[in-house]
Amino acid sequence: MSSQSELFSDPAPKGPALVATKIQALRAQLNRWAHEYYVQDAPSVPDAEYDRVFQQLQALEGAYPDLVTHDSPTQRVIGAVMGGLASVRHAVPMLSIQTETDTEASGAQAFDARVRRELGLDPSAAPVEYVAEPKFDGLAMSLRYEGGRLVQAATRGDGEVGEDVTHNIRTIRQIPLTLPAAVPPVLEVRGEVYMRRADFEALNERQRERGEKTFVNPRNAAAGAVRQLDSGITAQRPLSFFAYGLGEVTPADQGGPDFGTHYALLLQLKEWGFPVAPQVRIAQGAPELVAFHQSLGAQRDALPYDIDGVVYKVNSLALQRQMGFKTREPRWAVAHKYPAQEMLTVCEGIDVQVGRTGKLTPVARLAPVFVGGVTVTNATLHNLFETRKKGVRVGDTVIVRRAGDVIPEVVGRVGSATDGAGRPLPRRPYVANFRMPAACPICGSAVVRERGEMNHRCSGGLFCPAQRKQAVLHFAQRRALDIEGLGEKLVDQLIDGNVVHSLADLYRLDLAQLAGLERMAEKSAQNLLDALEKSKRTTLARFLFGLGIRHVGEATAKDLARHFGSLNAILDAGVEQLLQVSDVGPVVAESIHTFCAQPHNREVVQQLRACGLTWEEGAPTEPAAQPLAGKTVVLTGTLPTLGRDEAKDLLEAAGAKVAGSVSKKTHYVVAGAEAGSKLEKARELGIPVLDEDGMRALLRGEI
Ligand SMILES: NC(=O)c1ccc[n+]([C@@H]2O[C@H](COP(=O)([O-])OP(=O)(O)OC[C@H]3O[C@@H](n4cnc5c(N)ncnc54)[C@H](O)[C@@H]3O)[C@@H](O)[C@H]2O)c1
Ligand SMILES: [Zn+2]
Repeated sequence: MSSQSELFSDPAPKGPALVATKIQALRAQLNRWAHEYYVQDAPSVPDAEYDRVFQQLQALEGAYPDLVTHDSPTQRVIGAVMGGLASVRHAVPMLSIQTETDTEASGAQAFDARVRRELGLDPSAAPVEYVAEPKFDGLAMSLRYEGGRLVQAATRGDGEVGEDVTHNIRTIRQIPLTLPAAVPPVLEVRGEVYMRRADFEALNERQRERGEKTFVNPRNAAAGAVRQLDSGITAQRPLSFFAYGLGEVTPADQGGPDFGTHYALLLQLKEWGFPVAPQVRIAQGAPELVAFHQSLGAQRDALPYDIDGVVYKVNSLALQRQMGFKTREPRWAVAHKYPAQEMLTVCEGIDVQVGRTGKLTPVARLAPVFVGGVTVTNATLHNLFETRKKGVRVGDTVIVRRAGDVIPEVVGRVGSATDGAGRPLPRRPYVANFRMPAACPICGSAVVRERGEMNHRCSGGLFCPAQRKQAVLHFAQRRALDIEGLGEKLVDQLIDGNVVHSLADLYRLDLAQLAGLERMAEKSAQNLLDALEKSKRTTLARFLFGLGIRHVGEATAKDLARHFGSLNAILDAGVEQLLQVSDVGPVVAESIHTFCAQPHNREVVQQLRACGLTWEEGAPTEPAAQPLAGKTVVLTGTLPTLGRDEAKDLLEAAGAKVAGSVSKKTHYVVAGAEAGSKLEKARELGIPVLDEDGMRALLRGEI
C-alpha cells in the first residue's frame, strides 16, 4: 500500500554507526507500541504495521549480529504486569511463537523443511506428523489447578512473570472451576481467552450508544476485560476460552500423565471439560499443512471469532523435547498468518450515507487497501461523535478493520505521531472537523438528532428515496394498511424499477404495469390491485402507524387517534398538545411534530387521501370508556376461537396493555391450549388465569 510505505519506509542506513542508531530507533518504536498494546490494551497501529517494523529490525540484526542485545524485542517475550494486579512467576515460561508471514503455501513448506533439517531427517524419511490449529486472536492464559480446583489464572506478562487475574477468570463460564477426580494433582492448562465477534460488536454498539470509548478489536476488548481490577466489569464483557496446551504438570514419574502426542493431550483436555477448537487436525507433512491453511482460510470470515493465522505444532511430544526452545519461542511450532484484518490507509474524504431507516452514517472514502482478504475503499465511521472522538479528518492515515462479514470500519487514526524510526510524521495543513449536514443529502429534509441519541436521522421518512423501501414495507404490513401480497421482493422491483416513488404511487398502479413485472402473473397482479383497493378503507390508527413516524408504534398510534379524533388535528398539533396524550413523552412528541412539519411528508399524506384512503373520524374519545384501562394482560397458548392478534386488539381497545412476559405487575393471564412457562409463572405468582370465555367476561366488565 503506497500510503504505508510513504509514511514508514526508510532507506537502508549507510555505515555501522548509522545502523546502530537505526536499530535503536526501531527498538524504541517497537517498545512504545508494545507498551500501548500489552500494558494499555490500546494499540495505536495495526499489528501488520508492528510486524513490518519487527521484521525490519530482525533483518538488520541478522545482517549485524554483533548489534543484537538480549533485551531486543526480537529476543524476548514482551509484556508487563499492570499496577494493582499481583504478579505470578510461571513455573514453565509462557513463550511466543515464531511467525511465518509468508501467507502463501510456501510458509508451511518453509516450516516443514526447517523441522526436517533440525531433526536430521533425510529426504526419503516419512513425513513429519503435525497438529494444525487455528491461531486465536485473544490473549494467552495459564490456568493452574491443584487437586482439580482452579487456584490461579495468570496472563503471560513477559513470559516469566505474569499477572494474577484469577478473580476475573472465574467469571468466564467456559472455564471449569473444578475438574474430574482423575486429573493430575498439579495441572496448568494454557489457552486463549478471546471475545466472539458478535459479543464484541454488541459491546461496541452498547459503548457507542452511551457515547463511551469503543474497542479497536475483540483482542483488545478481551485483554482489557481480563486485566480489570474489578471483576464486576469483566463479568459484563462476555469472554470465551480455547485450550491449546499445558504448562506445569505433575511429572510422569510422580504419577502424572504421559500423553505421547500433542493431539492426545488436546483430546484429554476436552475430556476434562475444556473447550478445544473443533477445527484442530492432524496433518502429515507440508502438503496437509498447506491444505489446512487453505481450508481454514476459506472458512475464516464465517467463524464466530477472529483468527489471525494457524499454528503448526510437531505432534510427537518426544520430538518436541528433542527440538527444544529458543529464548523467545519453541522450535517445534510456527504461526502461519493470514492477511491482516487491520491495515493503514489514507482517508480521502468523508461522505454521508442515508440508510433505509433514515439514519445518517459518515463513511470514510479510502485509498484502496487490502484488508481481511479483500480490497476496501469505504469504511464506516458510525456516527458524528465517533468520528470526532477518533479525531478522523480528511487526509489522515487511519486504521481500517474488516473481519468476517461485518462491514469495514475505521477504528482510529494513527495514534503515534512518529514513523517507524521515531521521527515525527509531517502534519497536514489545517483540516476542519467533520460536520453532519443540516439537510439530508438525498432528499433535503431536515436532519435531526434526538436528545440522548448518538445518531442523526433524515426526517423525510415518506419522501426520502433512501427510505422508500422501508416506508412501503412498513405501510403495507398486516398491522398497518394490511396490503396482502406486497412483500419485500415485489417492493424491491417496484422501487428499483422506478415504478413507485412514494406511497401514493401504490394506489396508481394498474394491471398492465404490474403484470409486466418479473414473476408476476396476471392473476396475482389482480389480487394485489384488489388488496390495495381493500386497504383504502382503514382506521386512523392503522394509517398513523403505517406512516412510520419514529417512536409511533401501534399503541401510540391508537392513543393518538383516540385523543385527537382526526388526522388534521394531529398534523397541526404542537408539541405541548401532543404531550397531553397518555404515554407520549417529549422525545415522541418531538418526533411526531418534526415529521408533520416536513412539507414533503404532508404532501404524501394529502396524496394518499386524494387516492381515496378513508377512515372514520370523530370527536376525541375519552379513555374513561375503557374497562381495562391501567391493566396489564399477558396472552399465552392458543385460544379456541380468537387469533392472537384479535385477542390483543380486543384487549387494547378496552384499554389494557398487552405484555409479552408475566411479572408481578401482570393483572391477568389469558391462557389457551399448550400454554407453557408463562402459565406456570402466573400460578407461581398467584396471578388470575382466564380462558377465552373468562376474557370475554372481563371485557364486558363482569370480572
Ligand atoms: N499493534 C501493536 O502495536 C502491537 C504491539 C505489540 C505486539 N503486537 C502483536 O502481537 C503479536 C506478537 O505477539 P506475540 O509475541 O505474543 O506473538 P503471537 O501473539 O503472534 O503468538 C503467540 C501467542 O499466540 C497465541 N495463540 C493463539 N492460538 C494458539 C494456539 N493454537 N496454540 C498456541 N498459541 C496460540 C498465544 O496466546 C501465544 O501467546 C503480533 O501479532 C503483533 O503484531 C501488536
Ligand atoms: Zn432524506
